[in-house]
Amino acid sequence: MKVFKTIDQFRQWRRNEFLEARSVGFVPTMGALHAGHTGLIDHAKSENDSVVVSIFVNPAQFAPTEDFDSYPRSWETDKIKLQEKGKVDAVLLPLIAEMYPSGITLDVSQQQGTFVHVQGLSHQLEGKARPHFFRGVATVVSKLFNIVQPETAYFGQKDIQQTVVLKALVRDLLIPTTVRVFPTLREDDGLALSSRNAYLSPDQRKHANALWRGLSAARDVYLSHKDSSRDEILGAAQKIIDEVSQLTQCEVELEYISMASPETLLEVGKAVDGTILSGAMRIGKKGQLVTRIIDNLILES
Ligand SMILES: Nc1ncnc2c1ncn2[C@@H]1O[C@H](COP(=O)(O)OP(=O)(O)OP(=O)(O)O)[C@@H](O)[C@H]1O
Ligand SMILES: CC(C)(CO)[C@@H](O)C(=O)[O-]
Ligand code: BAL
Repeated sequence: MKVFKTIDQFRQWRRNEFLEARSVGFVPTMGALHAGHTGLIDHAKSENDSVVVSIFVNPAQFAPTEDFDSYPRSWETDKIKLQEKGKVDAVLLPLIAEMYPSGITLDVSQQQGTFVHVQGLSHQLEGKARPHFFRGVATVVSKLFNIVQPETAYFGQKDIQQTVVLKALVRDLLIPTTVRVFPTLREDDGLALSSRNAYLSPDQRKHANALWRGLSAARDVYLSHKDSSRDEILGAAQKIIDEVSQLTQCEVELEYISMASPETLLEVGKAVDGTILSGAMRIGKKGQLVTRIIDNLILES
């Protein structure tokens, strides 16, 4: 497993892969690796000759009020996990200064240089809660795709809006990379694996699956009566999260719950197969560490 800290050295390796006609599958990450990430690596290895993983905590997708400084960084353990996995050919660990030659600040109004904005898909859902977020993701993924030039890139359904934004990005910018999306890996109680789960206290962890339980209850309403109203479907999710928030001292708060079109990510009045149910939940006392949990499912009968 080769580890590259400069773009130039990575590009020399990549050139050789082109010369030898070896296909490259790419798994972009922010590190603090878990089975969700290594599952994507398995898919990449089964579909390509070589696998590249990037680890880069991207400042442009964090607001000044968010957790850029405290985001878990664990390269030594990540390296061991990747080596033990034995399926990764190259790891890219780029420096912020190389990724953002014009410099980068978290304050969007002070930023200089070139940014990529996927209009129409970035303002709703997660984009409403994090208005800077998809601009930061689209920008860094464009840069990473320019560096890695993968045939195929692998993403998790857990960040479903990100996958819709990135599919539009490669289509609109004519980037010759296929975006592949794989299901969310979960803990036994349904909580989606996520690097930020490390922030949860043992008590918070006990209640952290409330969003998933809520989404699952909403799906059950749809499956039992296909013509259920939007209020009936989303009300079932809301009810579970309200119950949990009343029974715990941890402060659990639903941020949003959505029933949206998979193409436009805009809210719909009527659910059909393919409709996305998604939500975000905050857990933690105000003024202390508050963890956002996001999750989703796609309705299917
Ligand atoms: N539970 C999961 N199942 C499948 N894929 C996942 C899961 N969690 C993350 N991924 C995917 O791994 C890739 C890298 O994600 P990232 O490094 O941000 O990890 P994360 O666990 O989502 O972190 P965070 O806690 O910041 O949301 C993304 O494509 C993401 O969707
Ligand atoms: C795609 C990504 C690596 C871009 O920083 C990040 O948003 C993530 O880990 O999902
Ligand atoms: N997986 C999403 C990365 C983020 O929340 O910044």
